Amino acid sequence: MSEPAVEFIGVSKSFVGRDGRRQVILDRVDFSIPPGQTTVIAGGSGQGKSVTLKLILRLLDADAGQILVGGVDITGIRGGRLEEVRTKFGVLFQGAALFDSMTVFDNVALPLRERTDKTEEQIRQQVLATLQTLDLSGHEEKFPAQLSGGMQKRVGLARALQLDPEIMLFDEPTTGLDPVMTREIYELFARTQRKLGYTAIIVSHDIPAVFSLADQVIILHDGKMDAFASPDELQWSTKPHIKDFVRTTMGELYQSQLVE
Ligand SMILES: Nc1ncnc2c1ncn2[C@@H]1O[C@H](COP(=O)(O)OP(=O)(O)OP(=O)(O)O)[C@@H](O)[C@H]1O
Repeated sequence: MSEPAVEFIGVSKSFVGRDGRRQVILDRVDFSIPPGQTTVIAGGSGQGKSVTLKLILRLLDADAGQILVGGVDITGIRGGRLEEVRTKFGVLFQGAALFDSMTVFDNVALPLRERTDKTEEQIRQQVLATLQTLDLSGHEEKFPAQLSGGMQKRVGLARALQLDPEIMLFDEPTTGLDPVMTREIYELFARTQRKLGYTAIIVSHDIPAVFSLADQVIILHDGKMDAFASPDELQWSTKPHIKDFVRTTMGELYQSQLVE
């Protein structure tokens, strides 16, 4: 079996609040994210989903445990070795974080101009190919303000893909979009993931839209994680918090399957 893209072994993380009390966010959590698939991390507000992504990127340090990225324990590494591991990642967080004064083309080309020795012609070809994959051909010369919210997210993904990441991290990538647009964006993200083959890790509240593309689901609750091989498997859990989760968030998913 191929090596997990990301693995948590006994990972704990807590914060000390303003009142001086320690708040445990993750309590000896273990999970494994298979490569080349889409894993969705879900759970209620404040359960540590974004903290988990930040630990994977080492924007936060774990208090205990090991975090392996492609088999490398990243918990103790610094400097050049950390930078090297970070090159494996692409990120798309809530706002697409585009530069308003730059065209779509220049926004997407930015990582290539800053981080590679590619010629302008090579950059042009690569950027145009990615824009085509993300249904953005013909919009190269527009500015972000001239685009819909969904198009802005797609430009954000196009830029995040330029350095050929092995692992894409998404944190609420459809914030601000209506349900129809959200579903469309996730379908496009799924097609892009299948085409390029990266590992996708998505934190989202947009259930069931995001579950329709998940190979695996991780639910965070009270510092613990439950991993499920598929969204369907969730239905059969006997844990009360999972049953509640399914009842309150997933009805539409199963209803739509029944209709199909
Ligand atoms: N740097 C920090 N310092 C102190 N507390 C933090 C820090 N980062 C996160 N927290 C706390 O950790 C908890 C989990 O935060 P996190 O952002 O991971 O939640 P989440 O599951 O992503 O929630 P939401 O769905 O609401 O975004 C929250 O109570 C938050 O206040």
